[in-house]
Amino acid sequence: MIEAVGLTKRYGDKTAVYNLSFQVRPGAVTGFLGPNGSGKSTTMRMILGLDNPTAGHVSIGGYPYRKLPNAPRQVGALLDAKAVHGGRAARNHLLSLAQLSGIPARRVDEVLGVVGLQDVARKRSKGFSLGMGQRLGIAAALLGDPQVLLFDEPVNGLDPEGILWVRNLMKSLAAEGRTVFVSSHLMSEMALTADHLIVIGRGQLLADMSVKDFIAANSAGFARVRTPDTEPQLREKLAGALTEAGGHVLPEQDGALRVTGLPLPRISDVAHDTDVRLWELSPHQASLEEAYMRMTQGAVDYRSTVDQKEGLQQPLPPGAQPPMPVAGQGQPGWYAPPPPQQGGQPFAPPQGAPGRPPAGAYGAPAAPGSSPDAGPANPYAQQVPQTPPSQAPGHPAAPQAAAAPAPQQAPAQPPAPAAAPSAPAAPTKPEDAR
Ligand SMILES: Nc1ncnc2c1ncn2[C@@H]1O[C@H](COP(=O)(O)OP(=O)(O)OP(=O)(O)O)[C@@H](O)[C@H]1O
Repeated sequence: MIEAVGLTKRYGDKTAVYNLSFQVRPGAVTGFLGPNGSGKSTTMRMILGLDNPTAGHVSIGGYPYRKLPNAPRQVGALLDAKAVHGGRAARNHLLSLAQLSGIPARRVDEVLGVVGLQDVARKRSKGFSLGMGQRLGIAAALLGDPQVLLFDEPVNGLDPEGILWVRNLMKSLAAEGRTVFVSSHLMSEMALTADHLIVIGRGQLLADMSVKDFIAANSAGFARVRTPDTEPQLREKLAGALTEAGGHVLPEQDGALRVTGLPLPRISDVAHDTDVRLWELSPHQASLEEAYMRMTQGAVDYRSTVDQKEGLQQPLPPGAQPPMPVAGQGQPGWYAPPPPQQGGQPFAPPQGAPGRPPAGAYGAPAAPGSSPDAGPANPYAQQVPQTPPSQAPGHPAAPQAAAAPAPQQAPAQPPAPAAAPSAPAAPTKPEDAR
């Protein structure tokens, strides 16, 4: 298990990671998500003892990495696939790593088979494609047959077949009881690969929960309702009736209605009572990508001037930063609602319209010094004027004060296996590699 407690890293004025606490448990693939520059690689480097925390600590199996006995046999990592000596053949690269760690040469050939590089094993890695380099980096991580594996963007540059292979590899490593911690920006892939998510934004913990809970907590299900295109008045009639029945109705671009706050049978009954025929009535659940976007919007540092999400977010004054999202509550200012069980207002209208809570009302970082014992002052705390979450109308107090240790929102994960696999066998069969 990997455990971080109050992990903080500063580079001069720049706070890359702030007061991060989480656990990565064995037997599951844990996805590590966050926008560009949010501190994922810095966190991974601290886990691997390549960077010293400014405050807090992180351990693997109870030891800091540098104190782990025979660390390369216990922990494998892919941080930067390009960090290889390009003049060396792939096999020689792995052989030199194996020799440094007392790993037998036959294991090199095993892992070359696992990653599907056996045919190019004697070729110099400087001629490798991006995807081949990734495979070589994964082979190096697997070399010591470790119980704990960290992968920073392992599918970067892989073709669809390679992405599928990595997905199956991660899952099989976790199924063997290993701890698998993997960062990625590919949400659709994470939705298929990860069991659990740790999400950070600007170095701070935003969420620590299962993929299912993350989507449920950061999105709301909705119904799509379509009336006959030929009779627009029916659509207006139904929209009015659904609103009257307590639903929240928004037009979709294709002319359908997006309805929240009413179960499907009720929508059907309302349509029947109003004498409106339906062409469509279907349930929808947001994707991990939508949930992630909603959760992390305020923590995005680098944004195109031509933002595709225009229209989904409240306009901000020129130069203003969006407020930081809050664990379990998502991003203030997005029109997508917090889940109803959190008192969210489904599809609240833009700010200024009646019923819209003020920006920041869903929560924002706590004021600096709110917990004098909890480590260094939060460098992000003053970015946004805010209403304390506990005073926000309709919203429960945020479970996480930014200056306090992060909450464990995680439901139970599969227990650690009773014993580590004894034989240093390849984690997957070579034929699985291709
Ligand atoms: N050695 C360093 N010196 C100064 N600043 C650094 C250093 N390493 C990282 N940073 C800064 O710390 C912040 C976090 O960087 P990090 O690489 O950890 O983010 P990331 O989440 O991995 O980003 P990406 O998704 O783009 O890979 C960034 O603002 C980065 O510029």
